[in-house]
Amino acid sequence: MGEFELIERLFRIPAAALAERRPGVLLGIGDDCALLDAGPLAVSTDMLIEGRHFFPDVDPAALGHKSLAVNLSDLAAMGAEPLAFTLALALPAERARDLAWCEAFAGGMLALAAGHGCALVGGDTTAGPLTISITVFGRVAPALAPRRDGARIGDDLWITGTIGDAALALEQLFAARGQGGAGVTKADSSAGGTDTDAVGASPDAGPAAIPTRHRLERPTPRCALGRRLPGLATSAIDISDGLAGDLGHVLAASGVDAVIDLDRLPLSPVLLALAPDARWRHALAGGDDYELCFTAPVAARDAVLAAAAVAATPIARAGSITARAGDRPAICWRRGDAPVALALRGFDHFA
Ligand SMILES: Nc1ncnc2c1ncn2[C@@H]1O[C@H](COP(=O)(O)OP(=O)(O)O)[C@@H](O)[C@H]1O
Ligand SMILES: Cc1ncc(C[n+]2csc(CCOP(=O)(O)OP(=O)(O)O)c2C)c(N)n1
Ligand SMILES: [Mg+2]
Repeated sequence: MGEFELIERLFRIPAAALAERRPGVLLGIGDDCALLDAGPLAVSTDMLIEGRHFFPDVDPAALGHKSLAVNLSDLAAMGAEPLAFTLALALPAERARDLAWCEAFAGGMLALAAGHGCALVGGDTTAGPLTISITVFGRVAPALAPRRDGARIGDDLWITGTIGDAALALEQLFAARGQGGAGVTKADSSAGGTDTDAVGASPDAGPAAIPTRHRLERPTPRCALGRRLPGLATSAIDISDGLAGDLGHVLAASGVDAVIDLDRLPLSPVLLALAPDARWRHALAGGDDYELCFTAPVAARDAVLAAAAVAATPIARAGSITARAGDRPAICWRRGDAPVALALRGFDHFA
């Protein structure tokens, strides 16, 4: 199949129905540009590279899903409702010849797109090392969008879903493949950090036995709650690099610090069964969570809980915003009233 037949079969035909009925999309795939008519837009790009963001043998439908999910997660963190996206795809020639792989990839992506009313309206396809770059467009009232610089002293700090599951799965996948996960879950923990995992799959049980694998490969973008955050949250960010790093961006932009009670972090039973060092390392410095971390005034507590209930999104109140103590943003980790010394860094591609 040639380039144009591939685009037609994988993307234009399956995406046409949604693009045609999506208000705000005037023209989708097929011309030099798509045409949108949608007022103020939230725009974000995220790219996934083989070997860096996913294993070469990952399930193609899951890969299609995740590529869009990580982008929808940014819209959710900005309080935006998904509208449309473009897809820039570099595909090795042998993958392009594997029609079953291509159709599963496109199918996984377009199924998530349909579920969120986010129309594929254009892109670019070239031969090259497997690379997926997506730009999403969403609608939001700019004055109410929860930005990174809006956290205020005294605000509650909320986290959706559970964190750390994806990092645990990644470590176990590396182990099952006989590869070290060095550099994957970056931690410089004064509490340790060299421990092995107490539960979950043993390295020889194989990848199929990894209990939190779906959390790594098929993250749930928190769009249902995200679009309810304008007017409610004072700041928000999605957790892609680990809570310690991503919350740090909010604290830096807002000029504040935070205190977090480790025992109030939303953790799955698999994480809770780990030894504390491994638990905190995965939950706080692992990444790939694609959960939301947002702040809101104490007076909005009931409204936040109501919004989460309507959105059917689990949330936990794990801490609060405090005044900036030093010259750099700091997170004070506690268990109840006892401070816990953790030195954790978020994921950094070049560190
Ligand atoms: N190559 C680039 N050119 C311009 N802006 C960029 C580039 N890479 C990242 N950014 C911007 O830097 C900010 C932080 O990026 P990033 O950490 O990737 O955010 P996120 O975790 O939300 O994807 C964002 O505003 C993003 O748009
Ligand atoms: C094969 C493989 N190795 C490592 C990881 C871990 N990993 C790669 S990128 C990343 C952080 C998120 O990606 P990034 O490109 O920083 O996204 P952004 O913060 O821009 O949304 C993590 C945790 C992975 N998911 N798969
Ligand atoms: Mg990014």
